[in-house]
Amino acid sequence: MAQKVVIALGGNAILQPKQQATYENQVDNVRKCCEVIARIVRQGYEVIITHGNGPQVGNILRQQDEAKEVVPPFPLDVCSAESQGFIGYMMNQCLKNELQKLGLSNHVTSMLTLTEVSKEDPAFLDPAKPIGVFYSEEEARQLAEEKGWIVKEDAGRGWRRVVPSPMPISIIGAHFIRSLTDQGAIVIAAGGGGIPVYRQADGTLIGVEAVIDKDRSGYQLAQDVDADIFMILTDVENVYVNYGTPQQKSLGTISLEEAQQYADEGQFSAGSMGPKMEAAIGFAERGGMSVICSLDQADLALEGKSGTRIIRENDYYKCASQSG
Ligand SMILES: Nc1ncnc2c1ncn2[C@@H]1O[C@H](COP(=O)(O)OP(=O)(O)O)[C@@H](O)[C@H]1O
Ligand SMILES: NC(=O)OP(=O)(O)O
Repeated sequence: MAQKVVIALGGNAILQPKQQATYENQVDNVRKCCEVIARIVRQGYEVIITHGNGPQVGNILRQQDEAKEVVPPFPLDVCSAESQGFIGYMMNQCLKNELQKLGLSNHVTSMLTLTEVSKEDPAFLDPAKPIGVFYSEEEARQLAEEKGWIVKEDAGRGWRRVVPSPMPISIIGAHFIRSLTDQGAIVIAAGGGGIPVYRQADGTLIGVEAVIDKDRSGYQLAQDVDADIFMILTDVENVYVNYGTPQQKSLGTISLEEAQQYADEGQFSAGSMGPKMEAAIGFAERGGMSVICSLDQADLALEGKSGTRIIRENDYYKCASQSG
């Protein structure tokens, strides 16, 4: 039976920090992502795709702010929906084209997805999710003063605006994603973590201003669709310990225990590698395999030739003994 893989793509893979945020640049990056994903489909995996939206939702919010004198601005959850729509469109089109080049005709569908969060989540009091472009510390502090933003340093790469990022409780409609996959479709879902909504006592859903971390929602999605592999594609080849220091060491296949030990030591930055490792460890704990690797090496990582793979101890020894 085909293995089911949930692939989570970083928003930075769609728009790299130093690139201009044109549509052309983003669609070109998405096309490159889809080339790799099409190769994974050709390997025989059932594929579900989710993606980030940090750079994109930040830019949409900024567009709203700059044009507020002429067009009333929309709230952040609506900006999140816009980013999910436009990234989902780019991916859908590019993936169909890349599959066709390989002679594959799987149906591709982008599902506008809502993700339930709790209104009481403490993350609303401590904004931590970086969005939009990078600034120098001076520019960021000035924007914070002028616009009332909260800004933070982002993993040594510069300063960014931060917004609340509550934990996902459930991906609404996940069972439909699963059944579409069972019918052979490739589903793009819960982009940007999904549009954050909370449920009122009477069951109605209300949008809330936040951006959900796509690694956390990707983990939730991977569980909900009963995936075998949860794969996080980003802009580094591996997860490292002592990252950015002369002692930096890349991690290949590691056991759950080793991964947890490094996380406990604080090796992975909040807002970047931290949530990825938290999600990867969570998925491996439930018996699946988690992979964190660079976008262009995703197909190699599935073969165990690249990236960081986290597996449960029993599976780890089985793997080690098989490889001699
Ligand atoms: N221990 C680590 N190992 C590897 N990368 C790390 C580590 N800690 C922080 N990072 C940073 O995490 C970044 C990836 O996270 P992020 O920018 O949130 O990615 P994405 O947008 O692809 O989800 C890398 O570019 C790297 O700078
Ligand atoms: N929503 C989200 O996690 O986006 P990034 O992957 O771009 O940070």
